Order: sequence, then C-alpha cells, then structure tokens
Amino acid sequence: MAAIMHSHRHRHFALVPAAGSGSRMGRETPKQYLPLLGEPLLRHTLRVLCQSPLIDRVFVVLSVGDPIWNTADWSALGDKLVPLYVGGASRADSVLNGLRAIRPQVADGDWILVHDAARPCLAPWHIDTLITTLDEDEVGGLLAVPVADTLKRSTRHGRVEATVARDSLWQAQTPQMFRYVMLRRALESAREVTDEASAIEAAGLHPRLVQGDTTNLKVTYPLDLHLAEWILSNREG
Ligand SMILES: Nc1ccn([C@@H]2O[C@H](COP(=O)(O)OP(=O)(O)OP(=O)(O)O)[C@@H](O)[C@H]2O)c(=O)n1
Ligand SMILES: C[C@](O)(CO)[C@H](O)COP(=O)(O)O
Repeated sequence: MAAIMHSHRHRHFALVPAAGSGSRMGRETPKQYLPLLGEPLLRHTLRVLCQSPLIDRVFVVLSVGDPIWNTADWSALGDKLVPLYVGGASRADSVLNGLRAIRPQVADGDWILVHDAARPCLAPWHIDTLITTLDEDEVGGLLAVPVADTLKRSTRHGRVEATVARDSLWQAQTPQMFRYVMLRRALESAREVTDEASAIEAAGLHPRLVQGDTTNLKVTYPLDLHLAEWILSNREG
C-alpha cells in the first residue's frame, strides 16, 4: 500500500468515550474494563489508536471518579494517551465534555476522530482509509457498512408490518471524523443524538460514508465479547 502522507495543515486527535456502564452486557464491571484476550477491552481499542502514525494524541473520556483506570499501568501505550475524567450522563454528553476539556490543546480546524471504547477490533486499515478519504473533505464523515440483511419493521405484537427497502441503508460505526469547531457546535445544538454524524446532519450537512467492514463491531452483548476475541485472534499481521 502506498505510504500515506500525513497532512501538516491540521492534526488528528482521537477522542474515545469510555464512560458508559455497559448495562446491556449485564456485568458489574463496565464492559470497557472486561478482559478480552487477557487485557482490558479498552487497552485493545486504545493501542490501535496510539500506534497509528496518523494520530497525534488520544484522549480517553472516563466517568468522573472512575475507580478502575488507575489500577492498571497504561504507560506501555506511550505518551500520546491522555485520560480525562469528564464523562457525562449519555455518550453525547461524554463526547461534548471531552471536546470542551481539550479546547486549549486543539485548533478549530483540527480533525477529531470520535471512537467508541467498545469497538476494540478497530484495525489500522480502518483508520488509514477514513483519514485518507476525508482529509480534504468539507464536512467529514464516518466508517459504516451497507446493510446486508432484508429489513422488517414490526408491529407492536411482533409481526411484520412492512419490509423496508435496504438499498442506500448503512450501519454507522466509529471512528466518526469531523473538524473540532464544527463538531462542538453541532453537539452543543443537538444533544439527543446517538452518534456525532447525527448532530452534523441536524446542522444541515451531509457526512461522507466511508466503507469499513463488520469486524469493527461494537461490543454490546455478552456474545460480542466472544466474537471480538475471535476476530482479534484470527487477524493477520
Ligand atoms: N454516558 C456514557 C455512555 C456511553 N459512553 C461510551 O460510549 C460508547 C458506546 O456506547 P454503548 O455501547 O451504548 O455503551 P454503554 O452505554 O456503556 O452500554 P449500555 O448502553 O449497554 O449501558 C461506549 O464506549 C461507552 O463507554 C460514554 O462515554 N458515556
Ligand atoms: C456511535 C455508534 O457506535 C454508531 O453505531 C452507536 O450509536 C453507539 O452506541 P449506542 O448504543 O447508541 O450508545
């Protein structure tokens, strides 16, 4: 693969919301700290971001008073990693609090790659593809995959009400990559969103969909932890 030129005009910062409780996982320990191949799940997520030569710094948003982070030694991930104890009630609040906390360290036009702590199978090629596709983009965008299954909308009684056309439907993933000031303004105006792209859309803009793949899954339910383990153990290179 041709070498990727690192843009010197604007830097790239990762912002990793990791302040959730993982209620759907049904475990006492928040899922970002559950063991995955013998390490906290979060370490896999942070490692790939810290090791990317395209990313200048990695901010991880922890819940206020997070009692677990400091019980581990994260120094092997290097000096790009910066913990921020500013998590909020929702994912969007955690991201916005993180953006406010890093204000002194970033310029308006710097790129922010928001990536879920709960997506530990992010691969270097996902980051490279996203950044090379979007670096000159006016708006920014996100990794996503086209929907592969036939989609049904259900009635309240669990019967099919309709089949929903799936052409042009995509499943949104992370990282989602937008310029600092645009993302901050969008999130300040649209707080009830489940991803950054929705906030940008609410501002009337059209984020670019960058095709990734389904290995970049979000660990949400117990089975996902096994799938993530399988993906990481069987990845080449
Ligand atoms: N208040 C919150 C809620 C979520 N997140 C983070 O946002 C990402 C995606 O959210 P999700 O998978 O929904 O995580 P949880 O909220 O922890 O899970 P659940 O909804 O099952 O409780 C996770 O990395 C999670 O830690 C966060 O930083 N702050
Ligand atoms: C941002 C996200 O990963 C896109 O698929 C997802 O919306 C986050 O998960 P949540 O369960 O909606 O918090």
